[in-house]
Amino acid sequence: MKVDVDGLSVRIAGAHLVRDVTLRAGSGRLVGLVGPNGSGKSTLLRCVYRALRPTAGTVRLDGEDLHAMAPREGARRLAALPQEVVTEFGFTVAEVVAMGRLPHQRASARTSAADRDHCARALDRVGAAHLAERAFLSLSGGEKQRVLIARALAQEPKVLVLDEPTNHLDIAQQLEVLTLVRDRAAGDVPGGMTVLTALHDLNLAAGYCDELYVIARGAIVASGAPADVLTPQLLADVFGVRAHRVRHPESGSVQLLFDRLG
Ligand SMILES: Nc1ncnc2c1ncn2[C@@H]1O[C@H](COP(=O)(O)OP(=O)(O)OP(=O)(O)O)[C@@H](O)[C@H]1O
Repeated sequence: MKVDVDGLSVRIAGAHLVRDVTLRAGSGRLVGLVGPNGSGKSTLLRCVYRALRPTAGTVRLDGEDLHAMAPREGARRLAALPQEVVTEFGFTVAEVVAMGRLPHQRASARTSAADRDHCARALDRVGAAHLAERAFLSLSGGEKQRVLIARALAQEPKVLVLDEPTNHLDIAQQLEVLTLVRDRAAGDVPGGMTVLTALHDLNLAAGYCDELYVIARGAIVASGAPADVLTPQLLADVFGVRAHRVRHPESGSVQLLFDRLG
């Protein structure tokens, strides 16, 4: 499913947090959003997963205006992992993941065996099957993050929006989660899944994303293949660091070594 963001702007209390953003994520692509702290990544993503209504502009999924869709209809197509989730008080892990099935159930329906199967597989995919009966709030930060990814996968979305999915994860889990997301985008589920993700780690962004959008002070300042976008000049201008580019000896992807500027 294709995601088209056009002319999207957000103004809150006179501050222009997102400025006229246009962004395309083709079907089955893994698209990264990178930018310094406070540059507008979360605000932009919140508009895409409908936690925030933009002041101007549209978000379309295969041409259909997402903000005009009924909530349940939107939730069947798009799942999100926000940066902060605080509402799962008092639920077990299995119950939190089962929430991902709600958009697929009729209002009066109970969780079916097929739903439970989806949830079990999603938990298994993130290596968290053993946590199913634990209280969500008793989990470590990394365990919580994996469970919330499982909930998003259980939703069987065509579009997945992730805000810093590697937060709280150790390095092995970071690679695991991004590999899982990339495999899904590449189509190990029927029709594939389009992924839009904010990432702070530029080396993960370079290694995993098909395309990158760079945001600074609310506006997109560069986009394209990671190797074309992550130039020393851009990294100095936008992130204020001196960057040396090297090639990963196995994958050939661009990787960066950083120093302070000046
Ligand atoms: N509701 C709000 N009212 C006023 N300012 C806001 C509001 N929400 C966000 N901002 C401001 O908008 C700017 C962009 O915030 P946003 O969270 O989108 O940045 P970000 O790129 O995701 O940052 P980080 O990398 O630190 O998570 C920040 O300066 C933030 O303080």
